[in-house]
Amino acid sequence: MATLIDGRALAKEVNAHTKQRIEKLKEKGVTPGIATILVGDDPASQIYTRSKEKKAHSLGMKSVREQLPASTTQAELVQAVEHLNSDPSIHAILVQEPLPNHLDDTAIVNLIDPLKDVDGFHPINVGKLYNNVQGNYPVACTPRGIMTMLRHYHVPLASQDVVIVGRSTLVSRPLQALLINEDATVTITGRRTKDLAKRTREADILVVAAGVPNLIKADAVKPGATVIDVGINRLDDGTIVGDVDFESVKEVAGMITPVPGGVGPMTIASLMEQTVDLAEWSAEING
Ligand SMILES: Nc1nc(=O)c2c([nH]1)NC[C@@H]1CN(c3ccc(C(=O)N[C@@H](CCC(=O)O)C(=O)O)cc3)C=[N+]21
Repeated sequence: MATLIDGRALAKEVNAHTKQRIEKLKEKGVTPGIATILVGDDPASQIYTRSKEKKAHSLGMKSVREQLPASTTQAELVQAVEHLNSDPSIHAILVQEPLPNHLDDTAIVNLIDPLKDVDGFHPINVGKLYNNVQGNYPVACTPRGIMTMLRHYHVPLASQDVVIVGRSTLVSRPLQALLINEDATVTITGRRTKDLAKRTREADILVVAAGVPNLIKADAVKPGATVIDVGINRLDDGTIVGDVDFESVKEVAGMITPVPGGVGPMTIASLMEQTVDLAEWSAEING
């Protein structure tokens, strides 16, 4: 039976530390501020945005939501981002994905001040991560949360074979960069990979971010491997499952993250951490 990687418990620890950092910043007269732009009324996005706001407030930071109608034009969204870019009380800007189809997502991400880019999606920050540039810059929060979990549970990275299932820009690619930078050997696979199970069985660390419920069964996992499940799939009966068949895989894996209670809470904790990072870095820049 695998060791459970408890994302909920670790997120609590991370958040407690973030709260202390916020208190210190407030003593210096800086209250970290995060703004979320939410376009339209997708129910999942509403729930997720609300839980982030609640967390931000409970840690003592400022959190504002810019709720825009689904009919918002590109020009109106541009204006909302520019307004937040120039607001000194806001250190972190997050445009909730996905945007309605009529809006140009890339143009909006490019417009966010890279110093306020709490998602780490701006091409300047993506490029720095890709090139392993040293120094302070934000990285995508889900990969950051996964790295925190791996470190906390003392999972070795250097010389380890990592297989990531899925090739998304939001999760898989930045995670690949973070792991390469730690000297892991990282293979990105996807639904068109020839004999996927052959690849995943070679993984010391298997990360699944494919968006397919229960895609990975026990026979696709090397005994003793660390399995990180990024999937969040809501089934017709309302239950939430990951991309990994938890019940069978937990019998062969060495460590495994549950869904819910794994990567999800660590994503939010990382978002809070990174908001405080951005506030600290801007305080350094501004003296
Ligand atoms: N600009 C942007 N940045 C994001 O980081 C971003 C985004 N857009 N759009 C949507 C996805 C999704 N995402 C989640 C984060 C935490 C949970 C989470 O905490 N889930 C809990 C509860 C799951 C539930 O009960 O619904 C869990 O896994 O235990 C879920 C989903 C961030 N995203």
